[in-house]
Amino acid sequence: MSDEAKCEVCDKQASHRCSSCHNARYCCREHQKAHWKQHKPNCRPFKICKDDVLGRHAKATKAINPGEVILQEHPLIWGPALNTIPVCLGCCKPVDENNSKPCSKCGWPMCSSLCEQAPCHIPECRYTVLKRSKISIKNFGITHPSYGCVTVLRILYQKQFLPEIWKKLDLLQSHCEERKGTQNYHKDRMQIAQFILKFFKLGSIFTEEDILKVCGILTVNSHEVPLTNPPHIAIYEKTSMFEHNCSSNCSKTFTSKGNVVLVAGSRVNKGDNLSICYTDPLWGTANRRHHLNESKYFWCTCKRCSDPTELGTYFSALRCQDSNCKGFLLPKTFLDNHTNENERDWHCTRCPSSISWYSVQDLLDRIGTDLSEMPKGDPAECKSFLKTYEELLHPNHYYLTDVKLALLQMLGNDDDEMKELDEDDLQLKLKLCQNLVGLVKNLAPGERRILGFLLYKLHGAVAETGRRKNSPDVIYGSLMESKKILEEAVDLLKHQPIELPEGKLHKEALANLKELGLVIETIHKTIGELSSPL
Ligand SMILES: C[S@@+](CC[C@H](N)C(=O)[O-])C[C@H]1O[C@@H](n2cnc3c(N)ncnc32)[C@H](O)[C@@H]1O
Repeated sequence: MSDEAKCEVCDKQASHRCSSCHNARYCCREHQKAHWKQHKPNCRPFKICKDDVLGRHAKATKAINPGEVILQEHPLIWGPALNTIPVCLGCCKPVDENNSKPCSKCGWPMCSSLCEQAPCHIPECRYTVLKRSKISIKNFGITHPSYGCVTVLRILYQKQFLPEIWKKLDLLQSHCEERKGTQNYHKDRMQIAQFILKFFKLGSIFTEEDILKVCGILTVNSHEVPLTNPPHIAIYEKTSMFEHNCSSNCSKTFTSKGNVVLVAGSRVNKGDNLSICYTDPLWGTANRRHHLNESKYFWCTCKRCSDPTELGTYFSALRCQDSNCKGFLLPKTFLDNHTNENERDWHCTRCPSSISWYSVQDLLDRIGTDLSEMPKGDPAECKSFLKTYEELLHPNHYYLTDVKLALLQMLGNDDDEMKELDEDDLQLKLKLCQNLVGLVKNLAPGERRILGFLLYKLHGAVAETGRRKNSPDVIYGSLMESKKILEEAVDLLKHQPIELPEGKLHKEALANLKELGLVIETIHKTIGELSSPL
Protein backbone atom coordinates (compact mmCIF):
# COMPACT_ATOMS: atom_id res chain seq x y z
CA MET A 1 0.00 0.00 0.00
CA SER A 2 1.47 3.44 -0.92
CA ASP A 3 1.80 6.27 1.67
CA GLU A 4 -0.85 8.28 -0.14
CA ALA A 5 -3.46 5.62 0.33
CA LYS A 6 -3.30 5.69 4.15
CA CYS A 7 -5.83 7.34 6.46
CA GLU A 8 -4.43 10.58 7.98
CA VAL A 9 -5.61 9.44 11.43
CA CYS A 10 -5.04 5.71 11.77
CA ASP A 11 -2.82 4.59 8.87
CA LYS A 12 -5.47 2.10 7.73
CA GLN A 13 -6.23 1.90 4.01
CA ALA A 14 -8.06 5.11 2.97
CA SER A 15 -11.31 4.81 1.06
CA HIS A 16 -12.03 8.49 0.34
CA ARG A 17 -10.44 11.94 0.13
CA CYS A 18 -11.20 15.43 1.44
CA SER A 19 -13.64 16.74 -1.19
CA SER A 20 -12.15 20.25 -1.06
CA CYS A 21 -8.44 19.68 -1.62
CA HIS A 22 -8.44 16.02 -2.70
CA ASN A 23 -5.13 15.66 -0.86
CA ALA A 24 -6.00 14.32 2.61
CA ARG A 25 -7.34 10.73 2.70
CA TYR A 26 -9.44 8.94 5.30
CA CYS A 27 -10.71 5.48 6.10
CA CYS A 28 -14.08 6.77 7.40
CA ARG A 29 -16.16 9.94 7.93
CA GLU A 30 -15.52 9.91 11.69
CA HIS A 31 -11.77 10.15 11.20
CA GLN A 32 -12.20 12.90 8.62
CA LYS A 33 -14.33 14.91 11.08
CA ALA A 34 -11.88 14.32 13.91
CA HIS A 35 -8.97 15.48 11.72
CA TRP A 36 -10.62 18.66 10.34
CA LYS A 37 -9.14 21.13 12.87
CA GLN A 38 -5.65 19.90 12.06
CA HIS A 39 -6.29 19.66 8.33
CA LYS A 40 -8.08 23.01 7.85
CA PRO A 41 -4.94 25.22 7.58
CA ASN A 42 -3.48 22.83 4.99
CA CYS A 43 -6.68 22.23 3.03
CA ARG A 44 -5.74 23.57 -0.38
CA PRO A 45 -8.10 24.54 -3.18
CA PHE A 46 -6.36 22.35 -5.77
CA LYS A 47 -5.53 18.77 -6.58
CA ILE A 48 -2.61 17.32 -8.53
CA CYS A 49 -3.54 15.66 -11.83
CA LYS A 50 -1.38 14.10 -14.53
CA ASP A 51 -1.52 13.97 -18.34
CA ASP A 52 0.79 13.17 -21.24
CA VAL A 53 1.52 16.77 -22.27
CA LEU A 54 1.88 18.59 -18.95
CA GLY A 55 2.92 15.74 -16.68
CA ARG A 56 1.76 16.52 -13.16
CA HIS A 57 -0.18 19.76 -12.84
CA ALA A 58 -2.60 21.51 -10.47
CA LYS A 59 -6.39 21.86 -11.00
CA ALA A 60 -8.72 24.03 -8.91
CA THR A 61 -11.10 22.00 -6.76
CA LYS A 62 -13.33 25.04 -6.17
CA ALA A 63 -13.82 28.59 -7.49
CA ILE A 64 -11.03 30.92 -6.34
CA ASN A 65 -11.24 34.72 -6.18
CA PRO A 66 -8.43 37.06 -7.27
CA GLY A 67 -6.10 37.75 -4.35
CA GLU A 68 -6.85 34.45 -2.57
CA VAL A 69 -3.78 32.59 -1.33
CA ILE A 70 -3.68 29.17 -2.97
CA LEU A 71 -0.61 27.82 -1.27
CA GLN A 72 2.22 28.75 1.03
CA GLU A 73 5.11 26.35 1.59
CA HIS A 74 8.71 26.03 2.85
CA PRO A 75 11.49 25.22 0.42
CA LEU A 76 12.51 21.57 0.13
CA ILE A 77 16.01 22.83 -0.54
CA TRP A 78 17.65 26.23 -1.02
CA GLY A 79 21.10 27.57 -1.71
CA PRO A 80 23.20 29.93 -3.82
CA ALA A 81 22.36 30.29 -7.52
CA LEU A 82 24.45 28.23 -9.95
CA ASN A 83 26.11 31.43 -11.24
CA THR A 84 26.87 33.74 -8.38
CA ILE A 85 29.46 35.94 -6.75
CA PRO A 86 30.76 34.54 -3.43
CA VAL A 87 27.95 34.60 -0.85
CA CYS A 88 27.70 33.45 2.77
CA LEU A 89 26.50 29.85 2.73
CA GLY A 90 24.34 30.48 5.81
CA CYS A 91 22.31 33.49 4.64
CA CYS A 92 23.27 33.92 0.94
CA LYS A 93 24.36 37.56 1.43
CA PRO A 94 27.46 38.67 -0.54
CA VAL A 95 30.78 38.20 1.22
CA ASP A 96 34.22 39.67 0.68
CA GLU A 97 37.56 39.63 2.49
CA ASN A 98 36.35 42.30 4.97
CA ASN A 99 32.94 40.99 6.01
CA SER A 100 33.61 37.25 6.23
CA LYS A 101 35.80 34.61 7.87
CA PRO A 102 36.55 31.15 6.49
CA CYS A 103 34.45 28.41 8.15
CA SER A 104 36.74 26.85 10.78
CA LYS A 105 36.00 23.36 9.44
CA CYS A 106 35.81 23.73 5.66
CA GLY A 107 37.12 27.16 4.66
CA TRP A 108 34.06 28.46 2.77
CA PRO A 109 33.75 32.19 3.67
CA MET A 110 30.91 32.80 6.15
CA CYS A 111 29.55 36.14 7.40
CA SER A 112 29.15 35.12 11.07
CA SER A 113 29.61 32.23 13.49
CA LEU A 114 25.83 31.87 13.54
CA CYS A 115 25.86 31.23 9.78
CA GLU A 116 28.84 28.89 10.17
CA GLN A 117 26.63 26.72 12.39
CA ALA A 118 23.51 26.99 10.21
CA PRO A 119 22.05 23.53 9.36
CA CYS A 120 21.81 24.48 5.68
CA HIS A 121 25.65 24.69 5.53
CA ILE A 122 26.16 21.09 6.74
CA PRO A 123 26.24 19.34 3.31
CA GLU A 124 29.00 21.32 1.55
CA CYS A 125 30.88 21.63 4.85
CA ARG A 126 30.90 17.84 5.39
CA TYR A 127 31.85 17.05 1.79
CA THR A 128 34.67 19.62 1.93
CA VAL A 129 35.96 18.23 5.24
CA LEU A 130 35.90 14.70 3.74
CA LYS A 131 38.36 15.68 1.02
CA ARG A 132 40.84 16.68 3.76
CA SER A 133 41.80 20.14 2.49
CA LYS A 134 39.91 23.38 3.05
CA ILE A 135 38.51 25.42 0.21
CA SER A 136 40.07 28.81 -0.33
CA ILE A 137 38.05 31.59 -1.97
CA LYS A 138 40.21 34.56 -2.98
CA ASN A 139 38.25 36.39 -5.67
CA PHE A 140 35.21 38.27 -4.44
CA GLY A 141 32.65 40.43 -6.25
CA ILE A 142 32.79 38.42 -9.48
CA THR A 143 31.04 35.19 -10.47
CA HIS A 144 32.95 32.36 -8.79
CA PRO A 145 32.74 28.89 -10.41
CA SER A 146 33.08 26.96 -7.11
CA TYR A 147 29.67 28.20 -5.92
CA GLY A 148 27.95 26.41 -8.82
CA CYS A 149 28.35 23.12 -6.96
CA VAL A 150 26.96 24.16 -3.54
CA THR A 151 23.20 23.75 -4.10
CA VAL A 152 23.90 20.60 -6.14
CA LEU A 153 25.88 19.20 -3.17
CA ARG A 154 22.98 20.08 -0.86
CA ILE A 155 20.63 17.97 -3.00
CA LEU A 156 23.12 15.10 -3.30
CA TYR A 157 23.39 15.13 0.49
CA GLN A 158 19.61 14.49 0.70
CA LYS A 159 20.08 11.54 -1.65
CA GLN A 160 22.79 10.10 0.60
CA PHE A 161 21.35 10.83 4.04
CA LEU A 162 17.74 12.09 3.95
CA PRO A 163 15.66 9.69 1.85
CA GLU A 164 12.31 11.35 2.75
CA ILE A 165 13.31 14.66 1.14
CA TRP A 166 15.22 12.98 -1.68
CA LYS A 167 12.09 10.96 -2.57
CA LYS A 168 10.24 14.23 -3.22
CA LEU A 169 13.12 15.75 -5.19
CA ASP A 170 13.66 12.58 -7.19
CA LEU A 171 10.04 12.71 -8.44
CA LEU A 172 10.58 16.13 -10.07
CA GLN A 173 11.18 16.49 -13.81
CA SER A 174 14.85 16.66 -14.78
CA HIS A 175 14.52 16.31 -18.59
CA CYS A 176 17.83 14.40 -18.62
CA GLU A 177 17.24 12.95 -22.10
CA GLU A 178 16.27 16.28 -23.70
CA ARG A 179 19.20 18.01 -22.00
CA LYS A 180 21.81 15.60 -23.38
CA GLY A 181 23.80 17.26 -26.15
CA THR A 182 22.68 20.79 -25.25
CA GLN A 183 25.15 23.50 -24.33
CA ASN A 184 23.70 23.72 -20.81
CA TYR A 185 24.24 19.98 -20.29
CA HIS A 186 27.82 20.24 -21.49
CA LYS A 187 28.46 23.21 -19.19
CA ASP A 188 26.92 21.41 -16.17
CA ARG A 189 29.01 18.35 -16.97
CA MET A 190 32.31 20.24 -17.19
CA GLN A 191 31.76 22.89 -14.50
CA ILE A 192 29.66 21.05 -11.91
CA ALA A 193 29.78 17.26 -12.35
CA GLN A 194 33.53 17.06 -13.04
CA PHE A 195 34.28 19.54 -10.27
CA ILE A 196 32.27 17.52 -7.74
CA LEU A 197 33.84 14.24 -8.83
CA LYS A 198 37.45 15.45 -9.09
CA PHE A 199 37.71 18.22 -6.50
CA PHE A 200 35.43 16.72 -3.84
CA LYS A 201 36.41 13.17 -4.83
CA LEU A 202 32.85 11.89 -4.44
CA GLY A 203 33.07 9.38 -7.31
CA SER A 204 32.60 6.43 -4.94
CA ILE A 205 29.24 7.82 -3.75
CA PHE A 206 27.74 9.57 -6.81
CA THR A 207 28.00 8.94 -10.55
CA GLU A 208 28.26 11.68 -13.17
CA GLU A 209 24.69 10.76 -14.15
CA ASP A 210 23.45 11.30 -10.57
CA ILE A 211 24.98 14.77 -10.54
CA LEU A 212 23.64 15.71 -13.98
CA LYS A 213 20.17 14.57 -12.95
CA VAL A 214 20.35 16.92 -9.95
CA CYS A 215 21.47 19.75 -12.30
CA GLY A 216 18.38 18.97 -14.43
CA ILE A 217 16.06 18.99 -11.38
CA LEU A 218 17.46 22.39 -10.40
CA THR A 219 17.21 23.85 -13.90
CA VAL A 220 13.60 22.77 -14.39
CA ASN A 221 12.20 23.34 -10.89
CA SER A 222 14.17 25.95 -9.01
CA HIS A 223 12.81 29.42 -8.35
CA GLU A 224 14.89 32.54 -8.07
CA VAL A 225 14.23 34.03 -4.61
CA PRO A 226 14.88 37.78 -4.75
CA LEU A 227 14.90 38.20 -0.94
CA THR A 228 18.70 38.28 -1.07
CA ASN A 229 20.86 40.31 -3.40
CA PRO A 230 22.06 38.46 -5.46
CA PRO A 231 18.96 36.22 -5.45
CA HIS A 232 19.36 32.65 -4.21
CA ILE A 233 17.45 29.65 -5.54
CA ALA A 234 14.97 27.25 -3.94
CA ILE A 235 12.85 24.23 -4.86
CA TYR A 236 9.32 23.99 -3.46
CA GLU A 237 7.48 20.67 -3.62
CA LYS A 238 3.88 21.62 -4.46
CA THR A 239 4.79 24.79 -6.34
CA SER A 240 6.86 22.62 -8.69
CA MET A 241 3.59 21.02 -9.85
CA PHE A 242 2.15 24.27 -11.20
CA GLU A 243 2.27 24.42 -14.99
CA HIS A 244 3.44 27.37 -17.02
CA ASN A 245 1.14 29.78 -18.88
CA CYS A 246 2.26 33.07 -20.51
CA SER A 247 -0.99 34.63 -19.30
CA SER A 248 -1.10 32.76 -16.00
CA ASN A 249 -3.97 32.86 -13.50
CA CYS A 250 -1.67 32.78 -10.45
CA SER A 251 1.48 34.59 -9.44
CA LYS A 252 4.13 33.87 -6.86
CA THR A 253 5.72 35.91 -4.16
CA PHE A 254 7.74 35.08 -1.03
CA THR A 255 7.45 35.62 2.71
CA SER A 256 10.31 37.25 4.61
CA LYS A 257 11.33 33.74 5.78
CA GLY A 258 11.71 32.41 2.23
CA ASN A 259 8.40 30.54 1.91
CA VAL A 260 6.75 30.78 -1.49
CA VAL A 261 3.18 32.14 -1.66
CA LEU A 262 0.98 31.45 -4.69
CA VAL A 263 -1.87 33.90 -5.13
CA ALA A 264 -4.75 33.81 -7.64
CA GLY A 265 -4.37 36.71 -10.05
CA SER A 266 -7.69 36.39 -11.80
CA ARG A 267 -10.94 34.55 -11.07
CA VAL A 268 -10.42 30.78 -11.30
CA ASN A 269 -13.31 28.39 -11.87
CA LYS A 270 -13.57 24.93 -10.35
CA GLY A 271 -11.75 22.53 -12.71
CA ASP A 272 -9.47 25.22 -14.26
CA ASN A 273 -5.76 24.43 -14.47
CA LEU A 274 -3.68 26.62 -12.15
CA SER A 275 -0.62 28.20 -13.72
CA ILE A 276 2.28 30.52 -13.04
CA CYS A 277 4.53 32.21 -15.59
CA TYR A 278 8.01 30.62 -15.78
CA THR A 279 9.37 33.40 -17.99
CA ASP A 280 9.12 37.19 -18.24
CA PRO A 281 5.52 38.00 -19.22
CA LEU A 282 6.72 41.27 -20.75
CA TRP A 283 8.85 39.55 -23.39
CA GLY A 284 7.51 38.94 -26.90
CA THR A 285 6.22 35.50 -27.93
CA ALA A 286 9.30 34.38 -29.87
CA ASN A 287 11.62 35.22 -26.94
CA ARG A 288 9.38 33.67 -24.29
CA ARG A 289 9.01 30.42 -26.24
CA HIS A 290 12.72 30.25 -26.95
CA HIS A 291 13.57 30.81 -23.28
CA LEU A 292 11.07 28.15 -22.12
CA ASN A 293 12.47 25.64 -24.57
CA GLU A 294 16.07 26.38 -23.53
CA SER A 295 15.45 26.28 -19.79
CA LYS A 296 12.35 24.09 -19.24
CA TYR A 297 12.49 21.90 -22.35
CA PHE A 298 9.02 22.43 -23.79
CA TRP A 299 7.51 24.57 -26.53
CA CYS A 300 4.70 26.64 -25.02
CA THR A 301 1.35 26.45 -26.84
CA CYS A 302 -0.72 28.50 -24.39
CA LYS A 303 -3.57 30.71 -25.61
CA ARG A 304 -1.30 33.76 -25.74
CA CYS A 305 1.44 31.96 -27.71
CA SER A 306 -1.16 30.45 -30.07
CA ASP A 307 -2.56 33.87 -30.94
CA PRO A 308 -0.12 35.99 -33.03
CA THR A 309 -1.89 39.16 -31.78
CA GLU A 310 -1.18 38.07 -28.17
CA LEU A 311 -4.76 38.40 -26.95
CA GLY A 312 -5.44 41.41 -29.18
CA THR A 313 -2.54 43.48 -27.78
CA TYR A 314 -0.25 43.24 -30.86
CA PHE A 315 2.65 43.00 -28.38
CA SER A 316 5.08 41.67 -31.03
CA ALA A 317 3.63 43.45 -34.11
CA LEU A 318 5.46 45.78 -36.52
CA ARG A 319 3.79 48.59 -38.45
CA CYS A 320 3.04 47.84 -42.10
CA GLN A 321 5.84 49.34 -44.16
CA ASP A 322 3.41 50.78 -46.72
CA SER A 323 3.12 54.36 -45.48
CA ASN A 324 -0.52 54.59 -46.63
CA CYS A 325 -1.57 51.52 -44.68
CA LYS A 326 -2.58 51.56 -41.01
CA GLY A 327 -2.18 47.78 -40.59
CA PHE A 328 0.34 45.74 -38.63
CA LEU A 329 2.67 42.91 -39.62
CA LEU A 330 2.56 39.55 -37.83
CA PRO A 331 3.41 35.94 -38.71
CA LYS A 332 0.57 33.47 -39.36
CA THR A 333 1.68 31.65 -36.23
CA PHE A 334 4.48 31.74 -33.69
CA LEU A 335 3.99 28.04 -32.94
CA ASP A 336 5.56 26.38 -35.93
CA ASN A 337 9.31 26.31 -35.41
CA HIS A 338 10.24 24.47 -38.58
CA THR A 339 8.08 25.81 -41.42
CA ASN A 340 9.70 26.58 -44.76
CA GLU A 341 10.97 30.09 -45.36
CA ASN A 342 7.93 31.52 -47.18
CA GLU A 343 5.59 30.33 -44.46
CA ARG A 344 7.60 32.34 -41.95
CA ASP A 345 6.89 35.69 -43.67
CA TRP A 346 5.05 38.31 -41.63
CA HIS A 347 1.83 39.60 -43.27
CA CYS A 348 -0.07 42.85 -42.97
CA THR A 349 -3.40 42.65 -41.11
CA ARG A 350 -4.96 45.12 -43.63
CA CYS A 351 -3.21 45.05 -47.01
CA PRO A 352 -1.46 42.31 -49.07
CA SER A 353 2.06 43.46 -47.98
CA SER A 354 4.41 41.02 -46.33
CA ILE A 355 8.00 41.02 -45.10
CA SER A 356 10.47 38.16 -44.79
CA TRP A 357 11.32 36.60 -41.42
CA TYR A 358 14.97 37.59 -41.96
CA SER A 359 14.06 41.25 -42.42
CA VAL A 360 11.97 41.10 -39.25
CA GLN A 361 14.89 39.58 -37.32
CA ASP A 362 17.27 42.15 -38.73
CA LEU A 363 15.01 45.04 -37.72
CA LEU A 364 14.38 43.63 -34.23
CA ASP A 365 18.11 43.00 -33.71
CA ARG A 366 18.91 46.58 -34.67
CA ILE A 367 16.28 48.03 -32.33
CA GLY A 368 17.39 45.64 -29.56
CA THR A 369 20.99 46.83 -29.94
CA ASP A 370 19.87 50.47 -29.83
CA LEU A 371 17.92 49.75 -26.68
CA SER A 372 20.79 48.01 -24.93
CA GLU A 373 23.18 50.83 -25.86
CA MET A 374 20.80 53.60 -24.74
CA PRO A 375 22.26 55.59 -21.78
CA LYS A 376 20.33 54.60 -18.63
CA GLY A 377 18.27 57.01 -16.52
CA ASP A 378 17.86 59.73 -19.16
CA PRO A 379 14.20 60.66 -19.92
CA ALA A 380 15.23 62.55 -23.09
CA GLU A 381 16.84 59.38 -24.51
CA CYS A 382 13.69 57.36 -23.72
CA LYS A 383 11.45 59.95 -25.40
CA SER A 384 13.68 59.99 -28.46
CA PHE A 385 13.65 56.15 -28.63
CA LEU A 386 9.85 56.11 -28.42
CA LYS A 387 9.53 58.81 -31.10
CA THR A 388 11.86 56.96 -33.50
CA TYR A 389 10.45 53.48 -33.07
CA GLU A 390 6.75 54.31 -32.77
CA GLU A 391 7.08 54.78 -36.54
CA LEU A 392 8.06 51.13 -36.98
CA LEU A 393 6.45 49.22 -34.11
CA HIS A 394 2.92 48.75 -32.77
CA PRO A 395 2.40 51.19 -29.84
CA ASN A 396 2.11 48.17 -27.49
CA HIS A 397 5.28 46.52 -28.84
CA TYR A 398 7.47 44.96 -26.13
CA TYR A 399 10.45 47.18 -26.93
CA LEU A 400 8.32 50.32 -26.55
CA THR A 401 6.71 48.86 -23.42
CA ASP A 402 10.15 48.29 -21.91
CA VAL A 403 11.14 51.92 -22.48
CA LYS A 404 7.76 53.27 -21.32
CA LEU A 405 8.13 51.32 -18.08
CA ALA A 406 11.57 52.86 -17.51
CA LEU A 407 10.41 56.37 -18.51
CA LEU A 408 7.39 56.50 -16.22
CA GLN A 409 9.70 55.79 -13.28
CA MET A 410 12.00 58.66 -14.26
CA LEU A 411 9.15 61.18 -14.39
CA GLY A 412 8.28 62.37 -10.87
CA ASN A 413 9.39 59.32 -8.93
CA ASP A 414 8.49 60.76 -5.52
CA ASP A 415 6.06 63.38 -4.17
CA ASP A 416 8.54 66.28 -4.39
CA GLU A 417 9.68 65.41 -7.89
CA MET A 418 6.04 65.00 -8.94
CA LYS A 419 5.24 68.57 -7.83
CA GLU A 420 8.20 69.84 -9.87
CA LEU A 421 7.17 67.95 -13.01
CA ASP A 422 6.14 70.23 -15.89
CA GLU A 423 2.60 69.80 -17.19
CA ASP A 424 3.64 68.00 -20.40
CA ASP A 425 5.67 65.44 -18.48
CA LEU A 426 2.89 64.94 -15.95
CA GLN A 427 0.40 64.25 -18.73
CA LEU A 428 2.94 61.94 -20.39
CA LYS A 429 3.37 60.01 -17.13
CA LEU A 430 -0.41 59.73 -16.75
CA LYS A 431 -0.76 58.43 -20.31
CA LEU A 432 2.09 55.93 -19.93
CA CYS A 433 0.63 54.55 -16.68
CA GLN A 434 -2.90 54.24 -18.13
CA ASN A 435 -1.54 52.62 -21.27
CA LEU A 436 0.56 50.04 -19.41
CA VAL A 437 -2.15 49.20 -16.85
CA GLY A 438 -4.55 48.44 -19.75
CA LEU A 439 -1.90 46.39 -21.54
CA VAL A 440 -0.89 44.27 -18.52
CA LYS A 441 -4.54 43.67 -17.55
CA ASN A 442 -5.07 42.15 -21.02
CA LEU A 443 -1.79 40.37 -21.42
CA ALA A 444 -0.94 39.02 -17.98
CA PRO A 445 -3.80 39.66 -15.53
CA GLY A 446 -2.25 37.27 -13.00
CA GLU A 447 0.84 39.46 -12.56
CA ARG A 448 -0.25 41.20 -9.36
CA ARG A 449 3.21 42.62 -8.61
CA ILE A 450 3.54 44.47 -11.94
CA LEU A 451 -0.07 45.65 -11.92
CA GLY A 452 0.17 46.83 -8.31
CA PHE A 453 3.32 48.78 -9.14
CA LEU A 454 1.74 50.42 -12.22
CA LEU A 455 -1.47 51.33 -10.38
CA TYR A 456 0.57 52.86 -7.58
CA LYS A 457 2.35 55.09 -10.11
CA LEU A 458 -0.97 55.89 -11.80
CA HIS A 459 -2.63 57.02 -8.54
CA GLY A 460 0.16 59.59 -8.03
CA ALA A 461 -0.20 61.02 -11.53
CA VAL A 462 -4.02 61.23 -11.23
CA ALA A 463 -3.81 62.96 -7.83
CA GLU A 464 -1.20 65.48 -9.03
CA THR A 465 -3.23 66.28 -12.16
CA GLY A 466 -6.23 67.02 -9.93
CA ARG A 467 -4.24 69.07 -7.43
CA ARG A 468 -3.19 71.47 -10.20
CA LYS A 469 -6.80 72.41 -10.97
CA ASN A 470 -8.46 75.46 -9.41
CA SER A 471 -11.89 74.07 -8.75
CA PRO A 472 -12.41 72.19 -5.45
CA ASP A 473 -14.99 69.97 -7.21
CA VAL A 474 -12.44 68.88 -9.84
CA ILE A 475 -9.73 68.37 -7.20
CA TYR A 476 -12.16 66.32 -5.14
CA GLY A 477 -13.11 64.18 -8.16
CA SER A 478 -9.46 63.48 -9.04
CA LEU A 479 -8.52 62.60 -5.48
CA MET A 480 -11.46 60.20 -5.23
CA GLU A 481 -10.34 58.55 -8.47
CA SER A 482 -6.76 58.41 -7.21
CA LYS A 483 -7.94 56.81 -3.94
CA LYS A 484 -9.83 54.11 -5.82
CA ILE A 485 -6.74 53.30 -7.89
CA LEU A 486 -4.57 53.29 -4.76
CA GLU A 487 -6.95 50.86 -3.02
CA GLU A 488 -6.58 48.47 -5.95
CA ALA A 489 -2.77 48.82 -5.78
CA VAL A 490 -2.79 48.13 -2.01
CA ASP A 491 -4.83 44.98 -2.58
CA LEU A 492 -2.54 43.77 -5.39
CA LEU A 493 0.63 44.35 -3.36
CA LYS A 494 -0.67 43.01 -0.05
CA HIS A 495 1.33 39.75 -0.11
CA GLN A 496 4.67 41.35 -1.00
CA PRO A 497 7.32 41.07 1.76
CA ILE A 498 8.97 44.22 3.07
CA GLU A 499 12.38 43.01 1.80
CA LEU A 500 11.25 43.49 -1.81
CA PRO A 501 10.72 46.91 -3.46
CA GLU A 502 7.04 46.04 -3.96
CA GLY A 503 6.68 45.29 -0.21
CA LYS A 504 8.11 48.75 0.54
CA LEU A 505 5.71 50.20 -2.03
CA HIS A 506 2.83 48.46 -0.27
CA LYS A 507 3.82 50.10 3.02
CA GLU A 508 4.06 53.48 1.28
CA ALA A 509 0.71 52.91 -0.43
CA LEU A 510 -1.01 52.19 2.91
CA ALA A 511 0.41 55.43 4.36
CA ASN A 512 -0.66 57.40 1.27
CA LEU A 513 -4.14 55.93 1.47
CA LYS A 514 -4.53 57.21 5.02
CA GLU A 515 -3.23 60.65 4.07
CA LEU A 516 -5.38 60.81 0.95
CA GLY A 517 -8.45 59.92 3.02
CA LEU A 518 -7.77 62.89 5.34
CA VAL A 519 -7.24 65.32 2.43
CA ILE A 520 -10.45 64.14 0.76
CA GLU A 521 -12.36 64.61 4.02
CA THR A 522 -11.08 68.19 4.36
CA ILE A 523 -11.97 69.07 0.76
CA HIS A 524 -15.37 67.47 1.19
CA LYS A 525 -16.05 69.74 4.19
CA THR A 526 -14.81 72.81 2.27
CA ILE A 527 -17.08 72.04 -0.67
CA GLY A 528 -19.99 71.55 1.76
CA GLU A 529 -19.28 74.90 3.45
CA LEU A 530 -18.91 76.69 0.10
CA SER A 531 -22.15 75.31 -1.26
CA SER A 532 -24.23 75.63 1.94
CA PRO A 533 -26.68 78.61 1.89
CA LEU A 534 -25.74 81.53 4.16
C1 LIG B 1 8.24 22.66 -12.80
S1 LIG B 1 7.84 21.26 -13.75
C2 LIG B 1 6.12 21.10 -13.57
C3 LIG B 1 5.73 19.75 -13.02
C4 LIG B 1 5.92 18.60 -13.98
N1 LIG B 1 4.86 18.61 -14.95
C5 LIG B 1 6.00 17.25 -13.28
O1 LIG B 1 5.31 16.32 -13.65
O2 LIG B 1 6.82 17.14 -12.36
C6 LIG B 1 8.07 21.93 -15.35
C7 LIG B 1 7.88 20.94 -16.45
O3 LIG B 1 6.49 20.65 -16.63
C8 LIG B 1 6.17 20.62 -18.01
N2 LIG B 1 5.30 21.79 -18.33
C9 LIG B 1 4.96 22.79 -17.50
N3 LIG B 1 4.14 23.66 -18.12
C10 LIG B 1 3.97 23.21 -19.37
C11 LIG B 1 3.23 23.68 -20.49
N4 LIG B 1 2.52 24.80 -20.45
N5 LIG B 1 3.28 22.95 -21.63
C12 LIG B 1 4.01 21.80 -21.69
N6 LIG B 1 4.74 21.32 -20.66
C13 LIG B 1 4.71 22.00 -19.51
C14 LIG B 1 7.48 20.72 -18.76
O4 LIG B 1 7.96 19.43 -18.96
C15 LIG B 1 8.35 21.46 -17.77
O5 LIG B 1 9.71 21.22 -17.95
